[in-house]
Amino acid sequence: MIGNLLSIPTVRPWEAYRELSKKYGSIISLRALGRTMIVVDDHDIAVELLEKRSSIYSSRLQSTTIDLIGWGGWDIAMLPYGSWWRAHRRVLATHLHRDVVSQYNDCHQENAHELLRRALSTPEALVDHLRLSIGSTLMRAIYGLQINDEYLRLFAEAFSSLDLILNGSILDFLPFLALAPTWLPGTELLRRLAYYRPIVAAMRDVPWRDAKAAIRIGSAQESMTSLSVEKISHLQGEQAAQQDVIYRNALSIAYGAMTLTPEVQRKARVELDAVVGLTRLPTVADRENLPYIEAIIKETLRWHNPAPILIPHVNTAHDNYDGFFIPANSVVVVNAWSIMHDPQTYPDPEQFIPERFLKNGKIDPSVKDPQSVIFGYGRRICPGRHFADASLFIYIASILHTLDISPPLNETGQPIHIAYRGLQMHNQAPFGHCRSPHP
Ligand code: HEM
Repeated sequence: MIGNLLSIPTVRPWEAYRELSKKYGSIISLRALGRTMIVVDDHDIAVELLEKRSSIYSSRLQSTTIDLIGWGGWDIAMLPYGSWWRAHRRVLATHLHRDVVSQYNDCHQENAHELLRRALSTPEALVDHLRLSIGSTLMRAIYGLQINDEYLRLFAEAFSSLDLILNGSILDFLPFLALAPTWLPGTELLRRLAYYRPIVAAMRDVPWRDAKAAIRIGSAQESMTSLSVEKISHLQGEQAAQQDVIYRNALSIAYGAMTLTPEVQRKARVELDAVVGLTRLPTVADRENLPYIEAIIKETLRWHNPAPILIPHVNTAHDNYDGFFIPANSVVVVNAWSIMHDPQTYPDPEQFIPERFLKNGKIDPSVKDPQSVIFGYGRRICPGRHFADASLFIYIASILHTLDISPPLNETGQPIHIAYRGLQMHNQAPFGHCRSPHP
């Protein structure tokens, strides 16, 4: 009954899956408690299954934990494939389409500049400043609202609850336990899920409600919400109510979190000083003349990709691949971390080397672009990828153009050596000193 359960790793699973893949092949299956998990460690196989056969590989795992914690039934990333998911996806496709995301460039820029000011005054809180600036951009673009502590707390707490889902829960194997009263000894997990439920609901409802109130009194800035509310105003009764729910759900999930690890490079500064100069800050228009910055973005996403194991897909029909039978309802996970650290494609994969993406001073198209892997595949590919890409550019370029980031100093004023320990489950970017190299 327990099958391969003991081989299914819970700590840094991407490394353990890679060991299994090295031993057994680029596509392997594990079976536990009646469920099959397929682990894919190869970009071409991921494309073959999740893109070319996307009509059957586009669903998601349904789980008791997800339902108990309050993410089930409305969070687009977890909805099963079907018309309800499609309705949510359409909303995001409209607002996050490649051609429309450029309208948020000013917003990215303003918040990146604010970040520089904060980083100079309190460099030790760089990671908090990054969260605040990115949160501020998303809050403004999505809801037309100013970020505040309450929204930051709601989103941070709600998203931290995802750890309980990602780390797997015994409830998914023994769902009848969910019926146990929470005062019983040993039901700590149930209590934690119950704690998060109202927070997750508030994260979804409160900014949407506040944004609609601001629109009603005419004090709202244009945002994805104001455009959505305008559309809903042309609908009637049941249809209007349903669309209101879909827009509310989809937009709250669009407030995703992004991770970036600022790596300051002297060469980046040289390029930025040459192209942008010392009298202004970089803008999106400079991007095509900054191949080194482009390479840093690719290397950052490759080296420290935010989703080392992509969100699992579930196939809705039996399938065969290369002589292997893949039963319906298998959980298909792509080990993006392993693909991004394959020494054949990226020699010295643990090293941060932007130059690997460059040839004769230009981006080398023959090197696999991390963006074709880390945002996922097929019909469930990340709808926020163009938005994320634009903000990564402006943050990375602005930081590298203006700040020197160096290790913190010890009591005797010597730099503390920071060792890279590989990708962690709960990773925190190392930070130290920020100072402006330009007066
Ligand atoms: C560097 C930043 C980001 C990375 C690396 C990333 C990565 C991913 C990945 C791997 C998936 C799963 C794809 C699949 O199932 O094949 C995903 C889904 C998703 N992402 Fe992102 N994402 C990022 C930023 C964003 C942003 C900024 C937004 C919104 C503005 C967003 C919204 C979503 C949504 C809604 C889904 C679920 C799509 C669905 O299930 O249909 N993401 N993302």
